[in-house]
Amino acid sequence: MALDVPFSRMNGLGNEILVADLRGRSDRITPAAAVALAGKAETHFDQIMAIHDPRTTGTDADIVILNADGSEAGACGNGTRCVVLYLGRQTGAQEYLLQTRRGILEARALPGGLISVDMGVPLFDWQDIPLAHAIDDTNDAPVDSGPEGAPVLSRPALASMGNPHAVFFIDRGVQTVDLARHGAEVEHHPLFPDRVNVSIAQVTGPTALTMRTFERGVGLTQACGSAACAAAVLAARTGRAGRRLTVTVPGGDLIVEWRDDGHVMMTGPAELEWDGFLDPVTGDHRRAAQESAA
Ligand SMILES: N[C@H](CCC[C@H](N)C(=O)O)C(=O)O
Repeated sequence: MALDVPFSRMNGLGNEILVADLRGRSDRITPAAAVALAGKAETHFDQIMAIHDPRTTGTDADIVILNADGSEAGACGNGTRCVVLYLGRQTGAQEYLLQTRRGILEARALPGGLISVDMGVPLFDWQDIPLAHAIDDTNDAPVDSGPEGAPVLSRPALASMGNPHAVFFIDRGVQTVDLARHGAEVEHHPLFPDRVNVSIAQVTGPTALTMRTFERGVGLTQACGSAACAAAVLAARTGRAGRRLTVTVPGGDLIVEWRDDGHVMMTGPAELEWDGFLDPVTGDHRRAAQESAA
């Protein structure tokens, strides 16, 4: 097998992304290759964004998203901004239509370097998140983590951004809660047949929220764009904040706006680290001879 798939190591607010370019070929990155790449220090990643030839006329590319454990994700906000940066280096274009499992997303490079993605319309029905069964109120789900009778995290609000999210709103302790432990527990709670991305969030003002995320299929990450969207939308939906928020995650800030037409716009940076080539079957890789400047 050959190391013939070009890829770029990028990040979106520290969310570690490999953008792999499989256009013009019919194969895919195997789950085994993803796990192998995730296991090496140099290519350790949270998500691979695999770019394939467009499936729909008028779109620029079809994107397959893989988590570090080789599972597939329906949405990745930070990775989508990285795809725009990747394509923009080649085409110079500012606007893209990218097809994902979640649907066709409109993304745009803004003057000044930030990238904005239309993350679509959030879903709140239990079947859409999805949940194993109906519950009374997806804003107040019967899910706890921690000691019986004195849970550390209790009753999250739920949404799908094309992938499932549970957001625990807490008054303090975003930086101190043991999210590695509680996130792993909630990720596998029986209410979530497809598992769930787990966030803790504190609303710090009518236009500001600070949060951390334990990602399904990955673990703790520096940033999770779709979780930031879910938290912002759920903060507005539960009357905790307005519809345009600065969302602070460990890696930095995202701007999230839940527009009146229901679409969620997410704006933030994307950064190039270096370029290379990978084998989509084994996950072997090498860096390109000429290291790119970020
Ligand atoms: N980091 C991504 C989300 C990945 C979600 C993934 N862990 C899943 O749903 O399985 C983001 O920026 O939106």
